[in-house]
Amino acid sequence: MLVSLSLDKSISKDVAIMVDVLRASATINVALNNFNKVIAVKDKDNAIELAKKYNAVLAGERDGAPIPGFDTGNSPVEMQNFSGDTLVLTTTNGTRILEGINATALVGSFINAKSVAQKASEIAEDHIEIVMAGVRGRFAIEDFLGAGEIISYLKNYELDEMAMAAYMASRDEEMVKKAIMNSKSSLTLQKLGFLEDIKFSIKKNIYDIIPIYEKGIIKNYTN
Ligand SMILES: O=C(O)[C@H](CS(=O)(=O)O)OP(=O)(O)O
Ligand SMILES: [Mg+2]
Repeated sequence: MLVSLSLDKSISKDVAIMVDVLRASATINVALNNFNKVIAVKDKDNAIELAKKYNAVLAGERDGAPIPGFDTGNSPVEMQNFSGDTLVLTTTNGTRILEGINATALVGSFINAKSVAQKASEIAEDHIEIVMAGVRGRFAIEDFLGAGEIISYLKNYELDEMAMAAYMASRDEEMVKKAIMNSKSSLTLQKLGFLEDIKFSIKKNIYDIIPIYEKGIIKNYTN
């Protein structure tokens, strides 16, 4: 089994795990705890239309700030206050990356690293790709380190060099925390008042939810 690491664009036709540590992966995990499904949308106007059509809660952000007129932004902490049948979610990076995945697409982060890695191991034939969301196509260290945490549960497989690097970089907990707290994404979010989201998003294995994305809909994986 090959484990590879990509940025923004997915190449796998087998299993891909989208990693967007700050904050879409965490928000999606929390949402699937409170909603039956999440409709992930790249486009803001499309999100508004779908929320009306499905009488859904409408959540989204651009560059970290909640979209005016939406019910809520992309805060995993605030998402705990919402529940229902369907959530429509549009974010700057994570929901966009999912649309570009042609493999079986799972969503992972620190908060569900062990569960998502185990499920990927179960269902993949020969290739598990971890796709870092990054920020608008640029490398984001939090997604690299979150990928490394997931890879730590896949380390007995054949790791490509990027995957090996992420695994190695993610081993020192104090360094990981410091690097993420001082990352560009984190400093932006802290300025917007979302420090609690960052602390929440880097907690390890607090969820055993396995979000699976198929044709725009994210649900909790059931066998
Ligand atoms: O909402 C977030 O935390 C980020 C905002 S930014 O574009 O990285 O500044 O979006 P996400 O899609 O969760 O990476
Ligand atoms: Mg992000």
